[in-house]
Amino acid sequence: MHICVFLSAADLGERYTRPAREFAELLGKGGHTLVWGGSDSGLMKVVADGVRASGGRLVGISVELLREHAREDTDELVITENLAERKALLLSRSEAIVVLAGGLGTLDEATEVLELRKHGLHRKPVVLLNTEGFYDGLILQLRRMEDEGFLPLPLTDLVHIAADGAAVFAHLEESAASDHRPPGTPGP
Ligand SMILES: CC(C)=CCNc1ncnc2c1ncn2[C@@H]1O[C@H](COP(=O)(O)O)[C@@H](O)[C@H]1O
Repeated sequence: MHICVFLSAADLGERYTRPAREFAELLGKGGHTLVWGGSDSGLMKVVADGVRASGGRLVGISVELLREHAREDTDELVITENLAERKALLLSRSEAIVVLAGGLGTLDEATEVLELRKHGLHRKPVVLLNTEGFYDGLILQLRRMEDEGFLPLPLTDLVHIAADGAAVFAHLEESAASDHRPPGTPGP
């Protein structure tokens, strides 16, 4: 599976790098392909290193203004003209999206894929990996939106929240299985 990962470009401590490494190892060992921003910095590098070391493939979708920071050992590197084109390509080249701990860039990417999903413009699973409760505040806000009528569909139809890497892959496998079931077949 091609899995798009949004995550921090910053250098972070062990509490964030350890779960990111665990996630990367599961991705690589599962024979998946990492589709990500293509840079060799912060958590983006931690995950790309981990995927590479455990046998996964790397597809980097970078952008002209960050060309000099692009990783050199990717299996495929695409350089887009601008950030909007990059976001569109990150989504179109992937079958699932996973959001790890990140800052404004990650939040921008995550809200865009959720907004597109809300409008039915894609049906790819979106998983929020809530490492160390990092997204507790965002989840609280999303639940308030749901409870007070701001969302046109249940929050669970929009995003799946996972506590660790194993829970991310369990959800992705379940989603892939239900996608292949003929219409009308009861779910697991
Ligand atoms: C100076 C330097 C090493 C720049 C590298 N910087 C970046 N390289 C590639 N993608 C990025 C970069 N900064 C933000 N992004 C995009 O935004 C997210 C990270 O932003 P943030 O750190 O969460 O806010 C990533 O998922 C990535 O797709």
